[in-house]
Formats: sequence, C-alpha cells, structure tokens
Amino acid sequence: MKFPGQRKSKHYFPVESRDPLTNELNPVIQPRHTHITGIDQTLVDIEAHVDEEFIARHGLKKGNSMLIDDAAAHVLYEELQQQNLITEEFAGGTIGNTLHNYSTLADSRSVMFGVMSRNIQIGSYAYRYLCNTSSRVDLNQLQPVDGPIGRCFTLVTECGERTFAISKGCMDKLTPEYIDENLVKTGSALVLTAYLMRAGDDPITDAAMTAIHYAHEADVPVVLTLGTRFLIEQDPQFWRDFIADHVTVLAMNEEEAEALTGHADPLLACDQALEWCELILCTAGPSGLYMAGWTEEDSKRETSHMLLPGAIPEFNQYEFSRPMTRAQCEKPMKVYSHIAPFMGGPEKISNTNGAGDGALSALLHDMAANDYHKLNLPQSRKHHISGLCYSSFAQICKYANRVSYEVLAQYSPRLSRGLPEREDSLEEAYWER
Ligand SMILES: Nc1ncnc2c1ncn2[C@@H]1O[C@H](COP(=O)(O)OP(=O)(O)OP(=O)(O)O)[C@@H](O)[C@H]1O
Ligand SMILES: O=c1[nH]cnc2c1ncn2[C@@H]1O[C@H](CO)[C@@H](O)[C@H]1O
Repeated sequence: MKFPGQRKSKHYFPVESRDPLTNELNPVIQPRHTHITGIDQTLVDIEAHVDEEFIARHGLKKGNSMLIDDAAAHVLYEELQQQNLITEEFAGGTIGNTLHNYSTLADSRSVMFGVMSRNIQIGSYAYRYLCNTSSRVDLNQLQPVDGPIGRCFTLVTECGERTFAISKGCMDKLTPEYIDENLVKTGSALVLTAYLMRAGDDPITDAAMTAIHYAHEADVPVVLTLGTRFLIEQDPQFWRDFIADHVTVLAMNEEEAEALTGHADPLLACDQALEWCELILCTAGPSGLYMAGWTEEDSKRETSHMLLPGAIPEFNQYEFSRPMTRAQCEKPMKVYSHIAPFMGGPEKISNTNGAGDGALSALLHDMAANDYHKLNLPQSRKHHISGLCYSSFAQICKYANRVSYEVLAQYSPRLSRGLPEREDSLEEAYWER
C-alpha cells in the first residue's frame, strides 16, 4: 500500500521495512494487507461529442443518466457510427472507475462485484472492460452471465457537460449469492452507487442490500456516491432515509447535494446531510470541493490556513482534525473544509467525466490507509483515538482535489498511472504552488 498525504518525513512509516532498533519489539516483517470492495453495473463508456440538438432528438436530458431500451440504443449507436462521432470506447461505471482509481493510487487490492459475459470475444465490450481495468482490481468474484455487459453512451456537449444513455444488457443481473460475505466483512470499505437502486425487478439491488447487511455486521464503512441529481430529485426522502439507515460516507456533487437537502449552498447541504451520515465529500466543479464530518471536541485541531467566510462563518477552523464517526466521539463536533481546484484546474477541460469519482477514490485511499496502518501498527499513537481516516479533513481535500485534476487533465475517467513520485511529500513545492 502506498500512502496518501504527507508520506516523506514525519508521517512516513514503511511498515514492511525492518527497523534495527525495534526489530525485537516488533517482529512484523510481512505487513497484513487490506482491500476495499465495491459493486457496480459493469459498463463500457462509448464516448461521443455531439450537439444539444442530438441529445434532444434522442429523447435524452442533458446531464442526466437515463436507461434506454434496445431499439433506442440501436438507433443511437447507428447514428453515432454513421457520423463517425465515437471518440473513445473505454471501461466505465462509476464504481468500476472508483475501484480502478483506488487501486492505481494505493497500489493495493480492490474487489469488484458485478457481472461479466461468460463467452468473451476478443475486441468485444466485455474484453475491453477487462483490458482497461487495473490488474490490482480483483475481478475473480464477477458473476458469469449469458449476454452482453452494459453500454453507457457518454455524450459530451460543447459546454463539457456529459449526458449518459444506458443500454443495460445484463449489467443488473448480479445476484446476492455472488457477494462474498468474508470479503465484504474484511474490507476497509464497501463502495456503492445510487444507480444500483434503479434496477427494477433485476437482482442487483438485492445484491447491494446483502452487501450492506454484511458490512454493517462487521462495522465496515458503507460509502455511497449519488450518481446524478435527476435520480435523487425523484424521491429525496427515500434517499435521506436510505443514507440515515445504511450509509457512513456520502459522496455527491453540489447538484446532487441540493436535490437531497434542498440547499443550493454546498456547505449548508453538507451541514444538513451530516445529520444522516458520518462523513461527506461534496465536489462543486470549478468551485473545488468540500468535506464535512465529525470529530472529537477534545482532540480537534485548529487550521493554520486562512479562515474562510461562508454560510457557516470561519467554517474551516478545525479542518486539521481527523474525521471520526459520531459513535467514536464522546463529544462529537462538526468540522468542514474546502479547497479550490488544484492550480485553478487544467488549462482546457473538454470533459469532466469521472472527476468526482477520482476525488472519491482518493478519500477511499485515505480510509484504507488508516485501516492498514492500524492493522500493522495497532500501538501507534495515531490509533489511540479511533478515526475513519488516516489524514485530516484539509489533507484529504488536497489529495482528492489533486486526483480530480489528474482525471480532468487526462480526458478519461480512469487514471492510467498513479500520481508522480515527486509528490511523495505533499508539503513540498508541488502543493504549495
Ligand atoms: N471547470 C473546472 N475547473 C476546475 N476544476 C474543476 C472543474 N470541474 C471540476 N473540477 C475539479 O474536479 C472536481 C470534481 O468535479 P465535479 O464536481 O464536476 O464532479 P462530478 O460532477 O461529481 O463528476 P462526475 O460525476 O463526472 O465524476 C472538483 O471538485 C474540482 O476539483
Ligand atoms: O447507471 C449507471 N450505473 C453505473 N455507472 C454509470 C451509470 N450512468 C453513468 N455511469 C458512469 O458514471 C461515470 C462517471 O461518473 C461514467 O464513466 C459512466 O460509466
């Protein structure tokens, strides 16, 4: 496991290397490894640049992710092909992307639950999915199905906004028997998307609920990303209840946050949603991103950054604290943090697809690193107080933001490599620029 955040000097702890002074005391040579698990609708993104008229003509709604039937998918695909509009065909799926990016950043294992075509032809979408996924993502648990995986027509309009049209194939056929109880229970987190709840009569929703049940039994954090505001708008109360009942960590963008809480201001939306869960990552496009969560009043840490104005004045005052669950606190207090886009964002953004997924994979990396450290160095002072994350709110914001930048700069939702090594110390010049 590579470590997120300040890795070079004071927080660097290569748990696998032998320290001649502490060898006797600490005979652990082979570190114990951690993993995270996730469930996704196995999808390939078929990316094309189109105009708004195209979106309207095919009955789609800009910015939404809509399910389309086979006939509509056929017409759409034919037109894209005839006009030579397809620019990329690449593995996608919001959790697939997140797990891939997590494994790439952390150089560590993630386990994906989902389906995969039983018979795979070279060059097919299923084949492409496997080729475009990091070898650190464990695909051994995938359920074989007699049919194609899903296709996600990713239609990018001039403004950079993306509209998804989903042709399901067999992507929702995952059954609960294919959720490995032990893997979920031994994971550092279980990651899910709100899209899993719109499968109609297909079994993937049950599979997700089964995994949530296992995670709760073992106190594994359940992480939910909201997908699209249109899904949340349909029934905000359902989602509030769902989050309150099942979710530890919530990831969303500012539009989804508004649909969920009614607050257009991300800070107020986070404040509200904290009543239902333990930790929030709220991305806000060109305004950067917010984190909100809980910490122990007695161990809160004051920021050395400028205090920020906002709907909650000086809201970032304790952003150097580490996120905890309310149950881990004797006197829980709310903490907020914000960061502007890394270096103001890339010079040109042709497509923001996956920037939010990238930010979430950084947060997952920090959570898993905490677990890994605790598993291997349980006596460390770091674990005198239990926390959800290895780093502070402020540090996770920096990291998440940096990863989003990389996704934007690459024009693809999946990182092709980890962050540059010279950033091993986040305190050094790269971050201070
Ligand atoms: N136009 C932009 N300029 C600078 N940075 C941006 C811009 N858009 C996004 N970012 C960066 O990417 C992060 C995530 O972006 P955004 O809020 O658009 O995610 P999202 O809507 O969840 O994306 P997706 O659902 O496609 O993964 C932001 O917090 C910010 O750091
Ligand atoms: O219904 C869906 N289920 C799962 N993933 C989806 C769905 N719609 C869009 N995306 C995925 O979201 C990613 C960007 O965040 C895209 O890569 C796309 O594949």
